Amino acid sequence: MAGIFQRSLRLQRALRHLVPQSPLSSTVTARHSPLDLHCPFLPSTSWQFGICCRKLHTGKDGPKPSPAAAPDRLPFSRITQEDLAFFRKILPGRAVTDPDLLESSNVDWLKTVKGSSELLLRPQTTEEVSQILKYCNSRNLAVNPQGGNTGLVGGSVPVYDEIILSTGLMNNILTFDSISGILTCQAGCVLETLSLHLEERDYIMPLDLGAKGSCHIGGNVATNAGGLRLLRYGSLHGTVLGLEVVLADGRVLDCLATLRKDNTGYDLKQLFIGSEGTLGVITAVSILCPKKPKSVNVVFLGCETFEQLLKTFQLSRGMLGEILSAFEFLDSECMRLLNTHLKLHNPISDCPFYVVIETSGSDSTHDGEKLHNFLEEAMTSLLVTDGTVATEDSKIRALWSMRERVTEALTHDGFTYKYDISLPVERIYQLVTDMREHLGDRAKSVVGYGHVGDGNLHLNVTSAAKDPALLAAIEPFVYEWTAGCNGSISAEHGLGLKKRNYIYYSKPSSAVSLMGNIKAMLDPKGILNPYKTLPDDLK
Ligand SMILES: O=C(O)CC[C@@H](O)C(=O)O
Ligand SMILES: [Zn+2]
Repeated sequence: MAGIFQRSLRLQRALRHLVPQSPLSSTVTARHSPLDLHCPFLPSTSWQFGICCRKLHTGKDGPKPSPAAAPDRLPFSRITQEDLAFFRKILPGRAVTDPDLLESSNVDWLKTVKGSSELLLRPQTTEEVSQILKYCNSRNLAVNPQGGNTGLVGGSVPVYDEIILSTGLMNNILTFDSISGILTCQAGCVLETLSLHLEERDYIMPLDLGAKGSCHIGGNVATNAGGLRLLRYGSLHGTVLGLEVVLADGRVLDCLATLRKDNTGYDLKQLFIGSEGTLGVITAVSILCPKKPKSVNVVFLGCETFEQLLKTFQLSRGMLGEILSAFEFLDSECMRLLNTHLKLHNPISDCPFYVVIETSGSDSTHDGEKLHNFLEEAMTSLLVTDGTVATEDSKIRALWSMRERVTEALTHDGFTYKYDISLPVERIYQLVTDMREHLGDRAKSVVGYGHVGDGNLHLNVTSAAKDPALLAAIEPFVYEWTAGCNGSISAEHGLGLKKRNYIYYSKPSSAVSLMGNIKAMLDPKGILNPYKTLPDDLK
């Protein structure tokens, strides 16, 4: 208790100096990984039942999901010299065949999936994308649309020799309406570039994520990326107002509306948000952006138990209300990895759990008072045991990096098995505890972090090297556990190549088969991002 008191003195001191007045800052975190290449596909696992203490699930009501394994190559055409001549003609200097240049586009950011594409196409306009797809469709050539290649489920790279269609040169900001805050841009704009553009105009992007320095807005939309601000600004299904999409046969679907309201029939753009490049190639996006907050504060708190952390969340919702813009957590294992691998130091004393809370408002005095009252209440109710407050840019950035760089720290810890789970918020850490107990000393680390405000847990398990026995112990345990709570096996990263066959844990077979019908209607030859999102039994 004395320790708690001493530690909370730091927080009390911080509260006295709470001078809320700091512009929102952004951190450049270009992703890079030193890991060696690993075999693209996870090995077959045997089914292990009976360890989970909850009701066993083998998928909602569909077939028993098959373990993640290499899909068979589908009978697409191989690229011929004539094909190359066509692409070189329509994209002078932008049809890349040099293997050295293709290397980084063939491998995913985690370096766990590696394709063998021999052609990278770099269109600049929607018309060029349309010509490419029309041709590929007629020739039965498979295409892998690619944005910033920061995905975590193997969705953004070819599995075999699919042609890579990069949106990297489609990076023009088209319009920005400073009255309504609606931005329209090409799909290849880097998220951080858009954020900086908007900040100069007193607005911000409604989404923010660790990969902002390299991810593309088109990829964000195609994967329905969630990120750190979803709690406040909602998902892309709400903020994206319009999309321009090129369909598999080259037809351009112009749904690039900039209207807040439009009830003229089906809202077709929603189909492409989260479709992971399997239904069409997104070429332009219009998105509703919030006003830049005038006052931003970030606090970093320590909690002794996850229950106290949840109560802190509840308290923050009540006391901070509309100014709460993020409520994120990491556990002490994450802190250990941040310290060991990235030499980032814990800004407070050691605790089992850490919370990053951000407030964004329009009045620094009002926000400061609210935050002060909230923190005082959290301390006197003994919900938090230590903490620090940041009001200046550099400290705000430093505190955020404790949360944003966990993924990077994990890449230095060995081979990482990654899970991105949606659960009722009160259950999210139980899965980490149960996984630790279940795996015993078989794993190197089992860490939990994520978006408490969205009920989204990032559960990561590391081992010194790729370990099929460990994988067999993790899966299907993790999926059964999740299905037992009616959770989702992919909260925000998508299904890509790695999770596609586990879809039945989170969707009934009727829904999966309807997805198959939609795919067949929009891409009858299945040329767009084959091997991704849809389970193998639909192919
Ligand atoms: O690496 C992960 O598992 C999570 C990445 C990202 O979604 C995050 O929230 O930091
Ligand atoms: Zn996340």
